[in-house]
Amino acid sequence: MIRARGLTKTFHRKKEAIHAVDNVDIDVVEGELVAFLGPNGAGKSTTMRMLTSLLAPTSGTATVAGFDVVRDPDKVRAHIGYIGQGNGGGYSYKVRDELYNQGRFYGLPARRYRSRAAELIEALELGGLEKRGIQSLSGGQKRRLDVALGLMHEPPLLFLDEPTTGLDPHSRANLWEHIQELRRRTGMTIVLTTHYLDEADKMAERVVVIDHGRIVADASPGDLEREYADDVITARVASPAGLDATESAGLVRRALPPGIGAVDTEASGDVVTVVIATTHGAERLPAALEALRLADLTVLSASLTQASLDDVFLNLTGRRLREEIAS
Ligand SMILES: Nc1ncnc2c1ncn2[C@@H]1O[C@H](COP(=O)(O)OP(=O)(O)OP(=O)(O)O)[C@@H](O)[C@H]1O
Repeated sequence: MIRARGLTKTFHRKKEAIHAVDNVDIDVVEGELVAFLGPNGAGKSTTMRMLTSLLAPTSGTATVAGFDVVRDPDKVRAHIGYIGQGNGGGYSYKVRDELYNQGRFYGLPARRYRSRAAELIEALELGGLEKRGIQSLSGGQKRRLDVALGLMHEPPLLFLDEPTTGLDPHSRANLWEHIQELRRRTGMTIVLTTHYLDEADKMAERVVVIDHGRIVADASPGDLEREYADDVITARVASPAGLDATESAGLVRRALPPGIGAVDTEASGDVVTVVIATTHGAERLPAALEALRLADLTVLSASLTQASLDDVFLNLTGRRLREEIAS
């Protein structure tokens, strides 16, 4: 569905060159759901805009749905749906009219665009809103209409640029249910950008981590977490022998069975942390707690922090994605 090689975009603002996308290679096969994850300004939208033929690459090549984005932009556009960051609907139009307009725009005959609009109104739960002006819809309803507009011509490949940004958690979950359902029914390929870590983690089969215009990792969320992040067991303990932190950590380290995969054990005050180089921390938790007991420490409370894509991003870039987004 997508094959990009050396895709590069450099913007020039005043005398400054902005390397928005820098030598990116991407392959997406039919039926995949791929998320581009990265902080603001990482180059996600620019990559997507080149793949959708909206922006000419400075260098490099890309074929999308079998067509070259530079030589055959019309064919690319006929085979993709693109839902950009802003709401696409004309604000003064009514919901159904806007869907019809989109159908006309793609050259569908009247009978086809009417039935397609009816299908999408049902699939995206827009029933009852057909005659409403777009400006009166809620954020979640507008976003569902955007998805419907992007799907009017039944494209096999859908691009979604931050589909859920600005939506409340309920509307986000609702939109995702609809996208997943459409995907189950049609086998559509989906490429999306997001900076919601939980969304990429739960929804995407593949996460392409982008930073400073470059791909820094490309794998399933589980594989990324296994390779680039650790689970951490944290326990608050009481030590009857009144041992100091260094001694406690040493005793725990010696008591941990080798198979537990602990890469670091530290104690500070009454807290012991055991870093496990795996995403199987939950299964290793009982053995870790047993090691604390053997070290003559009484466990008062214990918790497990599982590896996340935020840890993956930290280990790959030295920065936390959450903080990048907040700033
Ligand atoms: N038309 C433009 N002219 C100049 N610079 C641009 C233009 N479009 C994007 N940029 C710059 O290119 C870089 C990448 O921007 P891009 O929008 O692709 O990032 P992003 O990862 O999609 O960010 P966000 O999550 O905020 O949408 C940024 O530094 C941005 O300021």
